Amino acid sequence: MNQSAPAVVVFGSLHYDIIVRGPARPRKGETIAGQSWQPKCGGKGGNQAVAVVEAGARCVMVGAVAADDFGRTLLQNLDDQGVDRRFVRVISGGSSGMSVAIFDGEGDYGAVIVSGSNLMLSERDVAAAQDAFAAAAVLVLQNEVPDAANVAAAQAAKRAGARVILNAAPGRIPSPALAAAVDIIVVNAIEAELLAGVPVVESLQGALAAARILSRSYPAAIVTAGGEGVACVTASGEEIAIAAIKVKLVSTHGAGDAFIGMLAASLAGDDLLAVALDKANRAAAELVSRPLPGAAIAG
Ligand SMILES: OC[C@H]1O[C@H](O)[C@H](O)[C@@H]1O
Repeated sequence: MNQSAPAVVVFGSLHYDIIVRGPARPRKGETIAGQSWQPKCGGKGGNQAVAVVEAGARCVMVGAVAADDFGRTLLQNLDDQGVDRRFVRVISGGSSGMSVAIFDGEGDYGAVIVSGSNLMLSERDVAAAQDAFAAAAVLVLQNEVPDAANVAAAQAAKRAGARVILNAAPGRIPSPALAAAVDIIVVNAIEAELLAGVPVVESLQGALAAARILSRSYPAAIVTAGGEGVACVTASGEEIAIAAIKVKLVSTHGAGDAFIGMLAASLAGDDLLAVALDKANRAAAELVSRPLPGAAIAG
């Protein structure tokens, strides 16, 4: 890979994921027997960084892990996947971020994250990664780190002339300073409801309606609608709706991250937004049709 090519910088979360598969997600007060569990390196930031590299672009990750076993595994994984992790800070004390996802029998899941060292990311990490921001074509942010850290990263990227993508996941309304620095906001239907302030139906039309509302506040708004597709509306009035590619669903875990990684890589390569969206839609379809990396441990 051309090391002098403009890079995608992913600023954000790294989690050690535990994936549990059961016949269904437990209801309140219910205990059910699962079929398997599986450890995996993740965090929306980590997944997006790997997806950028898989899409063929150069990626620099800026994040934080603790000096613990999870942290060491997360760093090793970034190395193995070809992500430049010189600017991932190792914090002595505390714990690395982690997440537990519980799958139902259909390939869908619900998850809880415990952020740990991700919450230590700050302006200081942005300053330390100045060289990465200066060479960035695209910056990718998520909501698994403090908003103030995202503001510092977004402003540094803007100064360097980079485009800023905010994946507002988990749902959190961006501060005015962050919103002002975002070029493209990407949300799913649940997050769109929070940001748009209206109910959002998970359909292509529902996504389009939500994207229209969000485009009043952002230069471009992308709303993903799970297995239905994706809609994008720009502040200048361009509207793009792409139906999802129908595939056999294996696992939705990280589908949004695969979408964003490809979107960022494509835009960094100077593709038009419509082209980048089409590629991202295909990357998400490919991701949901394959098993998660690593081995599952049967119960
Ligand atoms: O989008 C999936 C990711 O969300 C959570 O951050 C998990 O860590 C997981 O890897």
